[in-house]
Amino acid sequence: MRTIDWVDGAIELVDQTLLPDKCLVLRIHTVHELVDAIRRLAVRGAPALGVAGALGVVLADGDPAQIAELRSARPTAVNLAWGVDQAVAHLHEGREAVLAAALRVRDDDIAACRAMGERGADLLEGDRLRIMTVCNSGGLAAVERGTALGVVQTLHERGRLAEVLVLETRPLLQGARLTTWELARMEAPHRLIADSAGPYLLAKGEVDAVLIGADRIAANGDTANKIGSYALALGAERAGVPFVVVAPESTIDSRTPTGDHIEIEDRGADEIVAVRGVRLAPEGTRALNPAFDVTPHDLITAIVTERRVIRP
Ligand SMILES: CSC[C@H]1O[C@H](OP(=O)(O)O)[C@H](O)[C@@H]1O
Repeated sequence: MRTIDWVDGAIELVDQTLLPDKCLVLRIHTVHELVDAIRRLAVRGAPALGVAGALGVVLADGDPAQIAELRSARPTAVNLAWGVDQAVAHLHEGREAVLAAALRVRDDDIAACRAMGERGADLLEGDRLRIMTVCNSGGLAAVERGTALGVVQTLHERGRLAEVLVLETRPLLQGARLTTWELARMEAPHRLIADSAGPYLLAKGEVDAVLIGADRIAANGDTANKIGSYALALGAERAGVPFVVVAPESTIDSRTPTGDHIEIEDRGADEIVAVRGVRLAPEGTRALNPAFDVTPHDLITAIVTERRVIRP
């Protein structure tokens, strides 16, 4: 199953807001529809956003305003802007050249995720590994297989996976809804945990490695990823557990010097005070909702890409 693709002249993507209850494929014909899908996380995850950005330029038909709106639909994952730029670079050659460039972004992502899975599995030592992860970094965050969860899938295929401990990942529950759905489909053993249980289980010696994706990696190795990643990095460091970031080269942003320079998306109070429209907090409760945090490079054991292992 591909999370996002170009089919018969339109973008097709799985509407992830409906998972795990319903697997519905949307056909996207305009930039407006695509921007809406990105902003409500129907399509999400840095590599998938890169492919969405590139394919979206085909729908824009060269309109600079639409391209600008697409490029800035979500600020933290560098891949969105990077994907748009990969396609925009061919605008002067005409629509077919733009589409060919966008399809290369798609195909390169498929190859990169498979390569990251192999490289990450080769890096980790041990035959019955207990892996902890936050958010969703599987095929739903890419075109196929994914990044950190792609390593988990390769470990499972090699018979080296004991279990995955999945943080539910408040507030949008990408772990509880998406990662569990993907792990069940690959028949990988897993248990769901509350976000705040992560550091405790690390301290208890229940985890052999933490694997996470990334939305933007600064030039010095500081890494932005889903909120909750930093807490896991602190817990992993104290517990002496490897903390490994898995991301394609396109997520490394050499123009952003450090994590302090990464824009962290603020997704507003509604996602915090309610879940799927059911209010949790008293009416009028104010909230803070940073969608990502930044893990300093000195808390990261290694960054695995499709081409290399980087030790910050
Ligand atoms: C494989 S990168 C996926 C990355 O994106 C997620 O954020 P969101 O669900 O808001 O797009 C999260 O940070 C994942 O690690």
